Amino acid sequence: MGDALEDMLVTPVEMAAIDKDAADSGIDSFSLMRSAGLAVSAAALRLFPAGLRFVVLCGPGNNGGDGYVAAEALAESGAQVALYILGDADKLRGDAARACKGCRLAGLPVEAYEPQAGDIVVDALFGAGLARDLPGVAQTIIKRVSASRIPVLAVDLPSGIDGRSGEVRGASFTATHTVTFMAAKPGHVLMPGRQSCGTLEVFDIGIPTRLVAARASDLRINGPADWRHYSRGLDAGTHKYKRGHLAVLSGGPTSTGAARLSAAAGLVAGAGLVTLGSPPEALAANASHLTAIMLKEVGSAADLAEWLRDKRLNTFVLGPGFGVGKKARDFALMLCDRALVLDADGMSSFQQGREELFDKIAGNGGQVVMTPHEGEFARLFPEIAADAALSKIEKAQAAARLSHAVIIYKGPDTVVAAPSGRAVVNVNAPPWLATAGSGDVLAGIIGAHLAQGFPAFEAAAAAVWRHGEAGICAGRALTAERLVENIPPLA
Ligand SMILES: NC(=O)C1=CN([C@@H]2O[C@H](COP(=O)(O)OP(=O)(O)OC[C@H]3O[C@@H](n4cnc5c(N)ncnc54)[C@H](OP(=O)(O)O)[C@@H]3O)[C@@H](O)[C@H]2O)[C@H](O)CC1
Ligand SMILES: [K+]
Repeated sequence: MGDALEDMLVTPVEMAAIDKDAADSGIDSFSLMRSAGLAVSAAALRLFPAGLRFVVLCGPGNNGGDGYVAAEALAESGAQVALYILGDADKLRGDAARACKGCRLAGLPVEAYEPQAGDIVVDALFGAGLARDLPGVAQTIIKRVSASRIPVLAVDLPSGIDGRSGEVRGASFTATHTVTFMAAKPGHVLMPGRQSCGTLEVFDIGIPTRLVAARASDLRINGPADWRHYSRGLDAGTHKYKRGHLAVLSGGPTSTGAARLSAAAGLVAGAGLVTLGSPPEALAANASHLTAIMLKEVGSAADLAEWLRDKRLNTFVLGPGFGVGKKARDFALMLCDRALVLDADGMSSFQQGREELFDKIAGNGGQVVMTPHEGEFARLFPEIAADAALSKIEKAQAAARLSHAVIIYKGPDTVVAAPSGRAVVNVNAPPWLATAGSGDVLAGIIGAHLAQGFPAFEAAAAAVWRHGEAGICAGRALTAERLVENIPPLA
């Protein structure tokens, strides 16, 4: 993975350490605050040329400090500016106190602000240092501004959004635009924080990239840079067996469609061969719908054991429409030493007895990807799901550590996490992607990547991204079939 700042996610704790490293390396911390505040004033002038008055709301910490710099720069440019302060300006410390002294405007208490038509609010109340629920007075102002529908430009984060988790701490501004510094934070990409940010601008205030990269953990925004090197290794002319043989296991005669969707997606996404393993009673239903996808009778565990003698069968998808129960558990345990996508009913079958599955995954060193949405996650990892102290990223990481599998924790802010702690947050999925059969398509794309030799983490991350692109290409009136047709090329 590269060190590109645009894909990096840095937690507020890491950002504070980076700030300290920058100061220790001799960089003047006030110059960083000046750059931050000037970037905010430039964004305000650029984005709101018709604004009649900029109303800068400044809080008690360095986020407020950025606000004072921005207010002074806006006044210097000739704009109408009003300043409102939360708390006692005499109690400001360090750079924020210096920024306040350098601002020509006299501030009023924030509770005195009455929104007027033509105002643009610059929100510098709280940023990365928000440590608890907002004080009541801040919540009152936020509600007043939101009700007035006045545009908000947020400094670093919309006040009230927790930069670590994206959660709302009591109330939060909904910004038109957010200017953050050096790198995005998890709160900018996790819900509901993401939808409160408006457009996100990441501004380089001059901290050397190496200092940011040195503190940043293995957490990124999902994108081709994370897995492109594997897709580049694929040669379109490669023999079909070298592009892998994907096997998808079908449910009974009344629930065969889901597995066929996975199989179709697997073929479009690049698996060399795809075979649907079907119980005997569903063979006719499956046969009447398949052409390029092969069909094989696999009804019992003995049938599966026989099939597994073919070592070219390197990848399986188990779960879509398969049915919850002992058969799914038996099959999954037999498949843990191959590359396996355990989806839907495949996961739900382990609500009881998950330890045996997790031990088997750990013992076999197989490449297993599990794909829970919120409900499935709560069933399989109830203690992790219930831990209110964890962000969605931290929950996915904990589940991956516990299960030894790569976890795709699905949702509008899908997180992919590996047992090592490496994680990406996906941001390209359109809202209409949440449609019937969408998860079956995703499972097939992951399977195709595993069959082509991607490691499990890259297979999962690339699939989630491609699935999002397919959703964008297919457009709003989405069906799972149209999603399959719109899976874009990988490389
Ligand atoms: N490299 C950079 O990214 C730079 C960012 N800058 C800006 O600095 C802020 C972070 O500044 P910080 O002072 O750490 O944090 P905040 O300003 O967000 O808030 C801290 C103050 O707020 C108090 N606090 C926190 N939560 C609450 C709450 N719920 N209610 C009341 N008060 C709260 C906190 O008080 P404590 O008692 O907890 O200490 C602080 O007084 C970042 O967001 C950027 O905007 C720099 O300008 C340059 C480098
Ligand atoms: K803010």
